[in-house]
Amino acid sequence: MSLSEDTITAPPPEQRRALVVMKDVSKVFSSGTVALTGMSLTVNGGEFVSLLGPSGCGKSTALRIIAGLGDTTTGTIDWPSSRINAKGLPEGDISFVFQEPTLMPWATVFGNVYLPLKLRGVSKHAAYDDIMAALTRVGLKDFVDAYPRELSGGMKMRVSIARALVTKPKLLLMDEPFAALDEITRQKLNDDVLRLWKETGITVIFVTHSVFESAYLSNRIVVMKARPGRVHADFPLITSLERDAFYRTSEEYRQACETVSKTLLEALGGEEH
Ligand SMILES: Nc1ncnc2c1ncn2[C@@H]1O[C@H](COP(=O)(O)OP(=O)(O)OP(=O)(O)O)[C@@H](O)[C@H]1O
Repeated sequence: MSLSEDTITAPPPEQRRALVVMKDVSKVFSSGTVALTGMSLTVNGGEFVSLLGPSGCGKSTALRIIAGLGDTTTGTIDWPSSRINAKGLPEGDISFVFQEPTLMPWATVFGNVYLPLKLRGVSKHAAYDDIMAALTRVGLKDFVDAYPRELSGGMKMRVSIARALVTKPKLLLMDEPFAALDEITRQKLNDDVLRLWKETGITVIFVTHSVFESAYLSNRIVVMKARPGRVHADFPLITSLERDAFYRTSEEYRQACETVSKTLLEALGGEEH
């Protein structure tokens, strides 16, 4: 790995504004579980951040708080680049992709991608171009009239990504989106997400259990520790190679995986598995 060269598109300065600022956040559920403690994280425009850590270390809880879907118990969360609504939450520039594609089985691909715009009161006619653009980005423009039951697992996930992109968010939150897919499909979708990230300049926070996936995708890795959930390490991952099939077999990728893996093992230190 080189710290000087970076062929992964470095975000231009105007994009590097803070999108999310978590300060000393803790989250204690009513059950008494301390899901997060003292978590501080600033994510800047254009970053691709992976949140990596053992089961139960609070990755999903952190992502929900970042999305404005969950309260903090103490500490603060702020979205300095967003328009904030009366509830104190960012208005419309954050999208979420979950592990399950959660498509409406009775609606076509078009209808599923239309949903977020429909909920905002946009007519089908006015939404048409944006829906087709989102479907084109994920390679599904020829499947607009298909129903979810006619699609493979990878295609369903692409629809879910198109649905997240159709509102043109600044920040895309992905919670283990490809964990249920086979390895080849997962690699293809990893490449799709990287391409999207490069083409659109969108900022991504990606939750994963996989060292290999995080080392392939991210330009910054946040490793979390469990019981209670907190940040163990936060470091840039800069490579001199384009992240593609060649990178997957390169010495540089092997080194990146080793670095991430070592850090994860440290985070697991003392835990029984
Ligand atoms: N709604 C809830 N009520 C009570 N406890 C919860 C709730 N949601 C999560 N927890 C607990 O908080 C801790 C952190 O959970 P979280 O799902 O954020 O971890 P995670 O790192 O995303 O786990 P995984 O990798 O298994 O998805 C866990 O102990 C979990 O059981």
